[in-house]
Amino acid sequence: MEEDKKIFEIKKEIPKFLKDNLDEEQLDAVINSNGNSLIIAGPGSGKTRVITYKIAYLLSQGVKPSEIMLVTFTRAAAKQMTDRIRNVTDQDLTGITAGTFHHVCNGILRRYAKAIGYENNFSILDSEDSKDLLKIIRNEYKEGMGEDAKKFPKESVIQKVISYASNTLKSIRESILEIAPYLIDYENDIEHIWGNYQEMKKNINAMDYDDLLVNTAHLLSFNKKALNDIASKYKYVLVDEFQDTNKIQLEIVQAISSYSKNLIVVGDDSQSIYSFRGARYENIEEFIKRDDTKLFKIQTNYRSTPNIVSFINNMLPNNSVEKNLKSVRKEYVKPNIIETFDDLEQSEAVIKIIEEKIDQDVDLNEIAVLYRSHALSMTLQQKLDSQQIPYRLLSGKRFIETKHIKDVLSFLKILYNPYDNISWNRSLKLFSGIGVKTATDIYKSITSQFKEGINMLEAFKNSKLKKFKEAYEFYKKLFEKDKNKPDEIINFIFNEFYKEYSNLTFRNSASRNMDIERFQDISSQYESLMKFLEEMTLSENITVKSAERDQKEDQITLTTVHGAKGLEWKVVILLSVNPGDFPNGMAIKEKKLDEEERLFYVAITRAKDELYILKQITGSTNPFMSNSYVFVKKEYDFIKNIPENLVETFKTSYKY
Ligand SMILES: Nc1ncnc2c1ncn2[C@@H]1O[C@H](COP(=O)(O)OP(=O)(O)OP(=O)(O)O)[C@@H](O)[C@H]1O
Repeated sequence: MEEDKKIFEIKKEIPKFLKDNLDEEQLDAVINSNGNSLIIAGPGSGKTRVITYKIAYLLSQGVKPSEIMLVTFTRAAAKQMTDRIRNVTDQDLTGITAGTFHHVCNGILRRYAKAIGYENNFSILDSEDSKDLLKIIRNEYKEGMGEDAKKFPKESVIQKVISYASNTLKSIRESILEIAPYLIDYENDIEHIWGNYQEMKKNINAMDYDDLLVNTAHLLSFNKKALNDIASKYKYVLVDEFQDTNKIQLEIVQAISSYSKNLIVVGDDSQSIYSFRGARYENIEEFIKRDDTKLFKIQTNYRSTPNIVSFINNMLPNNSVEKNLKSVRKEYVKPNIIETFDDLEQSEAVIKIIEEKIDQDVDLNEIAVLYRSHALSMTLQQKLDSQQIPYRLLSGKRFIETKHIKDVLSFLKILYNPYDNISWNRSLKLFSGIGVKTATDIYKSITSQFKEGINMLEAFKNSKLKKFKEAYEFYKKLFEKDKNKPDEIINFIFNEFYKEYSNLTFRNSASRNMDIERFQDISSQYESLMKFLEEMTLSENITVKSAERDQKEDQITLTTVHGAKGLEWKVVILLSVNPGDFPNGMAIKEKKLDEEERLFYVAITRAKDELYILKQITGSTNPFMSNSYVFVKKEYDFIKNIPENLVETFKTSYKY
């Protein structure tokens, strides 16, 4: 009763644009969230809408765009939300801070880099660059170890451990114990390598992705002026997808909202799926437990049919905040469970479903196949190829991680930060006759001269670079280019050198060359090299698609469940829900089922109209995990726990 009255009272004074567009729970969250507020948004309940209208409401109350910070999980989400706010309010949003944690932190560090021992033009190492740097350090470190060196952990594993430590603020020891206990004998070595890696990054004036977060948190904790400037600027800090934030991200937003005390976070605890990256499920739990937190729930599901919503309500993961979703749609069909004999039969069944949907005129873009790990989709991919059903893989390599784009980027990066040794090495090695050793010599000789104040041309002349005529002439001209015209620089790199290199090196050079031309096009929208490089290093693949992939428009989507986060399709087909496959074998072995349940929840909540869940009689392909046989109990089988009345169950032998 109390609650009803409260909502009614609010309604009387609320602007029409809110009343017209929000349901009661959404409205309550938009109007009454302030101070520490947590908005638990069930799947498909309009999280985006609530954030959009919350900001529109703040603006209507006189809050300026520059006083608002919105942190989202992807760059695309930030753009989508700001576009919608602009539509709703018709207001100029200049000055608003909206982006991912990495963007926001990058913005802060560009202003205060000096305070933490960096120059403002620091470069950002993407995860491949950071791995390359770790490789150099690791190889130097293990020199002279003799036989032991062979068993030394690879740079990619070292990278995982130190990244986990950075994001969780845990020690190397704790991190090893949590994610790679078999490395415990290397604790001291990894600690050393970490130290060297930190030092090296400072020397070359570069930060990796984790540094953007760690250095920001560090800056805000010790530099009173920076904290004062930043925290006094923002009246409201809003965080989307709060369930997937980690400890350091929480510290950052707490610091930034420490003056205004308005920290509004939105998320769904049941969809927290990134613990392997350090995301902390406990961030939500702890937020709820605070005395001053206001809790809101939005529970009307606008996405799925009532049949699917009943199923979703029944599959709420363990330890979730209580929720009861209501559907606003008409009854349709129940979710289907399809039992096939093996993987091959599963693929045949999936093809049949897809063909049936094509006959019913369902758009291919409205069909998605989801799975726990990529390997589970291999047989299906072959079948789709043979049936010529077009598909796209969501979680492929990012455009900017492809070799040709990285090559071109390496030239741009040294132009921006001449101390970036990873990019020097990469670009120099593209010229014939230059190998790792020569590239390292050239880098060392050139940069040591820079440090003494010798100018670029002299430094080039006094180094081994002079011996390689083509390279020497090329770099000389490159360094004369106008840094405010990234497109002209790319044009120069491509036409003077890379086109020929590409034609001689790649079988599919035509499509790669098209990528580079497109890359040049994109760069023409940026007024400086700095802005362009930042955007390229910090964006996800969504904004820039590769030419090859763009050609096919109408395709079904294949993706891991992680890649499906936040997306929706009319028809969702979930593969291999067998204990060992999904839930994943390691999770069963370590009895960490909670996150698997949340992943399953994410998967089933992507479906709008139809949901197909497949399992095989032959079960998981591999019951042996790390040399032990894993006894699969009923409680590990998601399907065995589904109430019969909520689904239709078929066996391929008589259905298909
Ligand atoms: N009040 C409303 N009235 C009508 N439609 C709504 C309302 N609120 C949200 N929707 C619609 O519901 C759909 C789902 O919303 P949205 O994509 O924001 O979900 P979400 O909460 O982000 O879901 P998830 O967390 O599962 O990805 C959208 O198509 C949105 O337009």
